[in-house]
Amino acid sequence: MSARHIAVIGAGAWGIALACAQARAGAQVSLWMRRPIPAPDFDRTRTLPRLPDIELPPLVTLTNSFPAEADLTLLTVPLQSLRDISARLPGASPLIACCKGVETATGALPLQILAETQPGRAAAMLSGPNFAVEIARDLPAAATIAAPDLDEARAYCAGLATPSFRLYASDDPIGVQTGAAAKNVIAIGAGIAIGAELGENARAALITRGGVEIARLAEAMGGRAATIAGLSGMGDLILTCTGPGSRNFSLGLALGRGETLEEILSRRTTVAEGVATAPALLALARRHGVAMPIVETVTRLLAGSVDAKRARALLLDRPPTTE
Ligand SMILES: NC(=O)C1=CN([C@@H]2O[C@H](COP(=O)(O)OP(=O)(O)OC[C@H]3O[C@@H](n4cnc5c(N)ncnc54)[C@H](O)[C@@H]3O)[C@@H](O)[C@H]2O)C=CC1
Ligand SMILES: O=C(CO)COP(=O)(O)O
Repeated sequence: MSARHIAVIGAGAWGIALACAQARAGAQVSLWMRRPIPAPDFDRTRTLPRLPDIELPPLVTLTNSFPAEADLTLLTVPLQSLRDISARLPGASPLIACCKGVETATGALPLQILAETQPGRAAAMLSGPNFAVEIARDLPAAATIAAPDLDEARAYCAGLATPSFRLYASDDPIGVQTGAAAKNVIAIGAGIAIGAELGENARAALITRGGVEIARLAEAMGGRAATIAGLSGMGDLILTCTGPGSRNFSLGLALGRGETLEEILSRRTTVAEGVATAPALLALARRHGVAMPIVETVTRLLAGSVDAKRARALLLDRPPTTE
């Protein structure tokens, strides 16, 4: 499959980055933004506020109307607005969810939201260790595209891979979506540990045991533990828990240093998906009878019902178990 017209829905950091990557690879890109198009500034600079140092290639066109004709449509809006946006999308092109999280109102993962809002329309999930700014700068990276059918996933990979962006096909959408959503919650925990000066050993333990929790949930929901060892699980956990550029990690870092969530959120304009996802993920885990002690502790920290000192005790005082 050779997709030549790509619609990208959402002109945040991730939408800009994917639009740049596709346009550089020769695709005609329609980048939808909900805010008014910032002409004439944009015509002069070809830059957008979310990635102000990135010049968009000539093949990227901005639009305030949802593109009806495209070979593929990439959804790069925050997860909590995916339902609203998806329900309004025209056309029949396959939808590729690129947002990471669990819907707070329903506990739904991205592809469930797409199935409910666009019944019968083909859909897949793209996720991996991908900081937007690096993809926008054409640095090398890899990610996974998961669809219910492996050949379908392979076709999307062929349509979206670029010389710098290597894509792996998977037929485990549950595993890929679970890893994508949960890594942000664990990253907040890792940030808290570093902010509270609990040390690098604590961070490594959180990454590893966080991966175990995520794998348990993925399996309980019909996914595969092996997927959580891959790019959209452990790969993204490592990136997000160690990269200072992560918004989820840096939010945790500020919490661990003693700031309140309200203070941190009041000076941010970008989305840290783990904040909304944490309680929804915990509810999902409980519904499936899966213990996620790290996710539970992060959720309590975000709710302000425990502090970092108590959180440390909650995790360390648990009964001994096997690995
Ligand atoms: N930034 C990154 O490095 C990566 C982000 N992602 C995922 O992509 C998704 C979007 O993240 P970013 O682009 O980084 O966020 P961002 O905070 O840079 O931008 C979000 C965009 O969505 C728009 N938006 C906000 N609320 C909306 C609503 N109710 N309806 C329609 N549009 C709305 C904003 O105007 C903005 O253009 C998230 O799920 C994130 O986890 C995935 C991989 C990398
Ligand atoms: O998903 C991401 C990297 O893969 C981006 O992480 P943050 O949302 O924490 O910045």
